[in-house]
Amino acid sequence: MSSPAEDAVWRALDGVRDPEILRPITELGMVQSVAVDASGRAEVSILLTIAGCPAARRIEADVFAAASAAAGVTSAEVRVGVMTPEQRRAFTERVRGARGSRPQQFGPDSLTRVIAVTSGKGGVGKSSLTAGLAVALAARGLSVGLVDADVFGFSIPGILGLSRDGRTEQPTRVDDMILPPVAHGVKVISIGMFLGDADPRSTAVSWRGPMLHRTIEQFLRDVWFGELDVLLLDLPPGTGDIAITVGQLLPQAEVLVVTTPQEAAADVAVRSALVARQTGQRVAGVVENMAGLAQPDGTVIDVFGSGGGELVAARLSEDQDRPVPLLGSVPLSPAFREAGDRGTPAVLGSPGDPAAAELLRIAERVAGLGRGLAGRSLRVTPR
Ligand SMILES: Nc1ncnc2c1ncn2[C@@H]1O[C@H](COP(=O)(O)OP(=O)(O)OP(=O)(O)O)[C@@H](O)[C@H]1O
Repeated sequence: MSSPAEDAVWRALDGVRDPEILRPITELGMVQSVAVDASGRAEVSILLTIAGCPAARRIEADVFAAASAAAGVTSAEVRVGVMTPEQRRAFTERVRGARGSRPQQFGPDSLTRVIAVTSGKGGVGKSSLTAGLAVALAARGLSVGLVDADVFGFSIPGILGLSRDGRTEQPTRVDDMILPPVAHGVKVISIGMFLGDADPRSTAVSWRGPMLHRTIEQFLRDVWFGELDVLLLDLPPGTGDIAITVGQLLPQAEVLVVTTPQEAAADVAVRSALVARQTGQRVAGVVENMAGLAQPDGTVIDVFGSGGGELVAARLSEDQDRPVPLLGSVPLSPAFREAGDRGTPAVLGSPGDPAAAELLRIAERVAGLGRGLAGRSLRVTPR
């Protein structure tokens, strides 16, 4: 029989979520025991999946805070242990659902919207916009995952604060399950997280097509994202192997094309979208980035010209039943860049910045663009 104080501690622990799985640790079988003695001294034993798991300190601190604040508790101590292989197996089953086998994540029947972000050229701000969009959608209450498939320029961990001083946060591995780190509410996986101790700033990754294909396939199969509303993919620029891989593995993906206002960049942006279309994906919209830079006197300098976004949207709408919309035009903004460099996207840290504000509007439009549900089974739970 547990005492009222012990019941209060268990209830408090229901509020502690595993920072990677985003579910209560009590539900995941991570609390081994709770004892509160007559003087109100609580002792909580928790079990981690592996020794030295990156989330350990956070879980320990959250458990300590929750137990200390429970009614009837005067002091608290947290003991940390590691799961046995059997406990770990039970844990992975609980996380994946008791289906025994690995679920097919993001298959054609999945309700997750898959949005692949592509661009013709490099350096147009594709990764910055993808990261900002992911964070903005998560801030709207959606469950969001982000796959950084830009093998040549994996910049997502840096933009989301998961990479500092040449060290990138590593995913936790629990047997054959890879748990992605969570940044600003977004579950993130990046090729940059699999370089071991190598400093991603000075590590060149040279990949051949089949290896790229296998890596993306593994990301989609072994990385546990849970039930997502939206999965975003940051593709490398151009019309390469990964775009084709994504077309094969995720034919239901929608594509967003990022381009600059420069008309000369339009051809290559259109080509990257046409490759996606050839592999069965739908081009959902165009986003223009690096548009006019506002000056202190109110005038605007069009550093990269103007009209590129409109042009790409118009070209991609030719011969289509549904026109491809220009979803927005994000201005050049030094504060936007600085926020990305610091690891906190401007949509969170400075939402009033003109570039961040436009990206928040774009996120709202993207959230409203959801694909139709006709012909798919709905995960509806009756109340
Ligand atoms: N609207 C903007 N205003 C100011 N700077 C921006 C803006 N958008 C992106 N940048 C900056 O431009 C640089 C390139 O952006 P980013 O890495 O996102 O481009 P990319 O298209 O993903 O490049 P690549 O595909 O080559 O990796 C970054 O330093 C980023 O902070």
